Amino acid sequence: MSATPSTAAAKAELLSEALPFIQSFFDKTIVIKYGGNAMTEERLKESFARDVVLLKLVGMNPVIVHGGGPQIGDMLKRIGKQSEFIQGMRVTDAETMDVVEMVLGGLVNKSIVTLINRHGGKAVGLTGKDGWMIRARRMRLPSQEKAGEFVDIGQVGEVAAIDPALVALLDSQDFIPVIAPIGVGEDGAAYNINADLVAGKLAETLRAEKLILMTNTPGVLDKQGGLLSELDAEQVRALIEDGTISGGMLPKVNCALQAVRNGVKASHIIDGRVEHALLLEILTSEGVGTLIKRA
Ligand SMILES: Nc1ncnc2c1ncn2[C@@H]1O[C@H](COP(=O)(O)OP(=O)(O)O)[C@@H](O)[C@H]1O
Ligand SMILES: CC(=O)N[C@@H](CCC(=O)OP(=O)(O)O)C(=O)O
Repeated sequence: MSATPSTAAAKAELLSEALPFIQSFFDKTIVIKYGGNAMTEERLKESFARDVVLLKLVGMNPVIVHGGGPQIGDMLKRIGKQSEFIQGMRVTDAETMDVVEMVLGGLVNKSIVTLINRHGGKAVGLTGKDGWMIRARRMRLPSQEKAGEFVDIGQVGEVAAIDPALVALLDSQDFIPVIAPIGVGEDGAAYNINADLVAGKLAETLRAEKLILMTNTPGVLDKQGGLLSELDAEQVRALIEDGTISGGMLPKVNCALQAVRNGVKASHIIDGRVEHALLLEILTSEGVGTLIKRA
């Protein structure tokens, strides 16, 4: 069915509104963290893939870091294994690490690659092991019960260093990098790294224009469930202290803050359950979700 003249004009107007955003983000890197909780519905996955392909075609360099926490949880359940989270991090023994590597580096990574490619993009799936891209060291998680002590959470890593060469090479050849958050230790061992941490560090290393964390809430919410559309470091600290920000939101706000402190222009936590959330954030003045500011 063809559009009536008035709806066609409205569509043209909308497309034209995107021009200044396309101009200002042309040739800029945008690191997008696609959370496991945001990749549940088929319709939303399709809209995500279309958005990424469109951003690439209009001259931006989207770099995808994906999660897959719920998908790892499902697989662990299928093999009858319990999983525990401490301060938003999955306790990872050797068997869990194998499952993490299979699910993130295999199933989840390849399904995102296929989705983007089906919409006309050229996605390449990687883990941090490829080309020694993400060097990891064992995370030392400070105990919240006993000051000065650390909790052992197994093969969980934090980012020691990222080599941007592989991503730069792919960008330059019009490929879209899709990265699973698995790091490699000096001895070649795999480390399970929270995807938010990888996305934040990657955005810093690539001097990205934007870090966008897509999740399953409208953004950071206050105690009453209202959306907080802008937060600075001081406000984030207070919300963590009074328990408003907890669990999976902790690594998100922390890495978003660190990214803007270390040169990324803006960090956003947005709702991946909204269709075309990426286009709304990047190509319109409608800013969705929570903007994390440096000060
Ligand atoms: N203040 C808060 N605002 C919004 N979500 C919060 C807050 N504190 C904790 N959360 C939790 O953080 C979750 C998002 O983190 P997570 O489940 O790890 O998502 P993802 O898979 O996208 O990384 C939300 O679904 C919510 O349960
Ligand atoms: C150490 C740690 O917790 N790693 C995460 C890695 C996946 C992830 O971060 O997935 P989401 O972004 O979907 O939460 C995990 O095992 O679930």
